[in-house]
Amino acid sequence: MGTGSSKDRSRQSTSPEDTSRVNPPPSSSDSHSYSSQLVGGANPETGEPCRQVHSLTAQTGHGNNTMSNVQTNAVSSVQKTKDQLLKGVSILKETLDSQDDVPHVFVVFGASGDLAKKKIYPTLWWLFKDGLLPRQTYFVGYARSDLTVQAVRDKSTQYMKLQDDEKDKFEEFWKMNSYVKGSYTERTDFEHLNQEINTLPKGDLAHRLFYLALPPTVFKDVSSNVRLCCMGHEGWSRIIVEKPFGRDSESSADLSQHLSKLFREDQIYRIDHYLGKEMVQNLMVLRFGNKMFSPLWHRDHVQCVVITFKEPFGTMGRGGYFDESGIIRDVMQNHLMQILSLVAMEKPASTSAEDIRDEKVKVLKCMPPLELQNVVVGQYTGDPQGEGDAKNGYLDDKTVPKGSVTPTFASAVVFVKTERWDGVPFIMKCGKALNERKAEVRIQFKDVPGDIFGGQCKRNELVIRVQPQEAVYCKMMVKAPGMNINPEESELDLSYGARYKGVKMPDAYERLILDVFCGAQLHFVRSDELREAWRIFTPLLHKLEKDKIKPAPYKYGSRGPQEADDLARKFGFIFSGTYKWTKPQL
Ligand SMILES: NC(=O)C1=CN([C@@H]2O[C@H](COP(=O)(O)OP(=O)(O)OC[C@H]3O[C@@H](n4cnc5c(N)ncnc54)[C@H](OP(=O)(O)O)[C@@H]3O)[C@@H](O)[C@H]2O)C=CC1
Ligand SMILES: O=C1O[C@H](COP(=O)(O)O)[C@@H](O)[C@H](O)[C@H]1O
Repeated sequence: MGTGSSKDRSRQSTSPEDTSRVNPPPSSSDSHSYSSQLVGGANPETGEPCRQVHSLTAQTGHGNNTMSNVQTNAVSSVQKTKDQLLKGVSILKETLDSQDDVPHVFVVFGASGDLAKKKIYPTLWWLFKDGLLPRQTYFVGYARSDLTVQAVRDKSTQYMKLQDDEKDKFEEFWKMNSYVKGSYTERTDFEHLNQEINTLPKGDLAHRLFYLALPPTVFKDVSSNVRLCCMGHEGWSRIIVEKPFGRDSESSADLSQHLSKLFREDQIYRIDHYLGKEMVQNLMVLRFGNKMFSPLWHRDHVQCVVITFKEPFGTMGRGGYFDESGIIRDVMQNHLMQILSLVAMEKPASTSAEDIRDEKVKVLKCMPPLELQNVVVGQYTGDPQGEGDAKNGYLDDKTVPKGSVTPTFASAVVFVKTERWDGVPFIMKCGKALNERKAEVRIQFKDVPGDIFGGQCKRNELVIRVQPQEAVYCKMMVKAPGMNINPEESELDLSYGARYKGVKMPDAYERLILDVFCGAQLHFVRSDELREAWRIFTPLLHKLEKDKIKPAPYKYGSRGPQEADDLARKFGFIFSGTYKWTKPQL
């Protein structure tokens, strides 16, 4: 079992100091040294400017692979792909190149689960086939189920967007995989996992990444067991934790404290996949790389900011799981708050992970806790006229507890009490079973003072559409073309699909998992961000639960409860209903 050696015994302590003995302190190939370089700034060694990868061309992205079937061409094609993807990201490239000879082991805990099959294995495959992972990267699935690599492969292949000419590469990928069955609680099972890792070529020397694609109930057991039994001897070890990071301030603090006893902060990657989305990452550049926005980004000009997440489907029979959290914990407290802090923060001193996260934390610190009077919660009902899933309301889902008051929709108004934002309502809105799929930031500007057009001018809006069809557009007034001087609503439209035709955007998980390989923590949640976010939401969540506040019903496929529109209106958002967008014919 390998537990008897002095080496193994030294791995049984649980203090962070010991962790750093097991994992030597970060070297030039570890975290801080290059995390700061990914969104700009200069490479300290070469002085070259560095940028984050922001686009993949159609030829290189998954779904559009043009790699030759001829084996020799395939090798150079992968190298070309890698070079293209990493163009302008010298630190990332150097880091990956410098790690190329060191084996890496990526362990997927919860390999039998939904997230693993839909997101993690497909992401690993895309990174692998694009040549972005270190050459010797092994993937180890771990779960309680009695599975094989073939079974994991069968479950996940449908999500991998495999192309006909990728079959050989696909076989290569699965050859790098293994599967270990084990519990999440028993130490002996983790010792067995460690043995399995050690039997991989140079496995005992490998850098190790542990992805917890698991329900929160087992986070603590698994992280403790990883720390006790599976840490790298020579290489570094990093742990990736999926949300939810707790249910409220107390449970989150408890989890944070637990993790901090086991791992250093630079070994912990709390993933919020919205931070990996192109348009969320774009907020930094839009805001701080353009002169024209900065003076307007202010309470003097902005009426309100609306941050929206909508999904057109309900819980699809998985309501039992959703009911544990509800939409506020599922989306608002994390994804929308992350977006809000990027929208509201001051310019950081640099693009380093710590400088940016410091500014995000400052925003959160300036936000008082949410008040019930500024919140609308809703729950969807079935639409008898709807098709399939739409016929069912949330409470019709058999996995949902009878009479549940868990919100599937929430709208909340928060304030950021800084000199820049004091008095400006930030309206967050999120829901399932709504009329469309959409995530966006909408900045609505104030009315033009001293109107000379007889009230015909509508407010300007700057919209950053995160998904689908990424876009930045500005709704504005222009003179209606012709023999008149009448104002008309129009737009400045930067639709990515048109402007970056054929350019493939990497998936959020691809960016984030690659960041973990590279030790870049910018796009991950720091523990103090988490603490502040929970401080803002905990009193509201407790009140909703204690008083069993009944959510307003809304019909499946609608825009949500009317009360949410009333709330937005009360805080100054005006929907004129007159704007019409004509899709450009390209
Ligand atoms: N580049 C591009 O692709 C561009 C696309 N467009 C498209 O044009 C269309 C219209 O643009 P858009 O900016 O959304 O303008 P709209 O005027 O249609 O909507 C503006 C906002 O009003 C809200 N709203 C909609 N109906 C009501 C209502 N009855 N009461 C209160 N609020 C309401 C919407 O919120 P909610 O989300 O809750 O419904 C949205 O936040 C969109 O489909 C957009 O995607 C426009 C410009 C460029
Ligand atoms: O974290 C979550 O996000 C998804 C939506 O992610 P997206 O990338 O498809 O927008 C949501 O469906 C899920 O409930 C939530 O837990």
